[in-house]
Amino acid sequence: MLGCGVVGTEVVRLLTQQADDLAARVGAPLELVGVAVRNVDAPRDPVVDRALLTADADELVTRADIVVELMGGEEPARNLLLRAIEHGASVVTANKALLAQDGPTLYRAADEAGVDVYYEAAVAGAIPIVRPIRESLTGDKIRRVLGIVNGTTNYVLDRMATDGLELEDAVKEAQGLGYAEADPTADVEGYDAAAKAAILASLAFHTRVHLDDVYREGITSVTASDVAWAARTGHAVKLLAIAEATDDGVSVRVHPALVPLDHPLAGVRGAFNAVFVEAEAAGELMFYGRGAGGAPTASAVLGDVVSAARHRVLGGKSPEESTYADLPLLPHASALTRYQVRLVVDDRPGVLAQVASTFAGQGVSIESVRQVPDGDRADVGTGGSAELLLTTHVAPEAALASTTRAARDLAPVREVTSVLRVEGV
Ligand SMILES: NC(=O)C1=CN([C@@H]2O[C@H](COP(=O)(O)OP(=O)(O)OC[C@H]3O[C@@H](n4cnc5c(N)ncnc54)[C@H](O)[C@@H]3O)[C@@H](O)[C@H]2O)C=CC1
Ligand SMILES: N[C@@H](CC=O)C(=O)O
Ligand code: NA
Repeated sequence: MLGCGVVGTEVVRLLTQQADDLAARVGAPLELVGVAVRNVDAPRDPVVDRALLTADADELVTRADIVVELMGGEEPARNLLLRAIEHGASVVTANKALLAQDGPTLYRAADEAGVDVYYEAAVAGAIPIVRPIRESLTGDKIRRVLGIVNGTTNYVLDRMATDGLELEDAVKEAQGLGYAEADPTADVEGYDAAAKAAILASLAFHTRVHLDDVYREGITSVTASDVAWAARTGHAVKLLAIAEATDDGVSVRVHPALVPLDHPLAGVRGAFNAVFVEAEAAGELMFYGRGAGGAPTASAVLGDVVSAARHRVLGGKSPEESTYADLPLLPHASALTRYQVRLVVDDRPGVLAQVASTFAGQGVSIESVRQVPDGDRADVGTGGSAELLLTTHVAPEAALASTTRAARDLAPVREVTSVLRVEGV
């Protein structure tokens, strides 16, 4: 095993506690031959036998049948996994950052060496989603994947909505609970969700999707007022990972969005994750569970270890990377979505018509407009201003973005308070 932090410690615990059951399931005992750590003398959970610790990861990967990487980060994880594969080991990793950057190098090396690469823990922690897409749904055609795949940001948004917490305070709590990445910016800015979206899209659409192909916005621009407003208009704010295949190609994006409260994703609370899959024959499927935390993630890691170990005993191999469809990747500007826009405007005749004609001028159709008499801003409703809440019909991102810019430039528009996409309608 490489790395022994939040997840690694729980993997060791489960390997030890469930040794007999695991041996029965594999058909041979699983023996932990070593754990590579940065500092063998650092104080750690007594579950890890001191004699197994080594600082020499390069050497350790040459003497195992299965190498489990739980260090995170691109290097040295990448080189250690390649070295393990070269020495004939199967590999199990939870490292979505590495897979979204350079997964294909690992997959190719593993195919050449005839060994397994498993990574169930890399997407949505404990939730079985990689195996279902890679194996169970491989006879179907997936059209869309819509997911809450980052536990930290879901926890943060939930704490903001239910307890009025500030973003920074909620992030600290998520770190303390073992949900956040080593650098929580990866969670908050959407990089972690984007990596998972790239992995899901690659699997779902049999097309190679790199982290750089994913449009990404994090949750730092979401305000307490956005969250409160969402609730008033019957929505929850969620950081969504969306991967869609249309006739033109594949669109993959991560951004905060308003989700109607009657959509199953709106009810996903705390650090829980959920992935909603729409497939041609199967219809709608939802995978729900703990997407972060030591023990839940260790459950997914152990499932992969058992699969790889069974192959050692009985023969067989994990599925190879499937990229035969090679669909074009669409620019974000062409993605279709709806916006909910809040504006503070001069409260006088003709202003609403002016705003509406700006939207019409950009080809964006307005679904509803509400004037908000009880806005939460002390200045609104006084001094001749009013707050408007506009919801658009579906339009391409490019048109929605240019409409919002044009509205901002209108003389009677004092402020565009918030622009949020609406998904899951
Ligand atoms: N914590 C979570 O909820 C989840 C984590 N993951 C992934 O699992 C992996 C591990 O995550 P955590 O356990 O949370 O991180 P962590 O930061 O708690 O543990 C990583 C451990 O690896 C060690 N390490 C890092 N570089 C090393 C090196 N060069 N040599 C030896 N040891 C090294 C660190 O000292 C640390 O103890 C990451 O890839 C993460 O993205 C995936 C799903 C959920
Ligand atoms: N930091 C991640 C951990 C799991 O991948 C998250 O918050 O979901
Ligand atoms: Na998973």
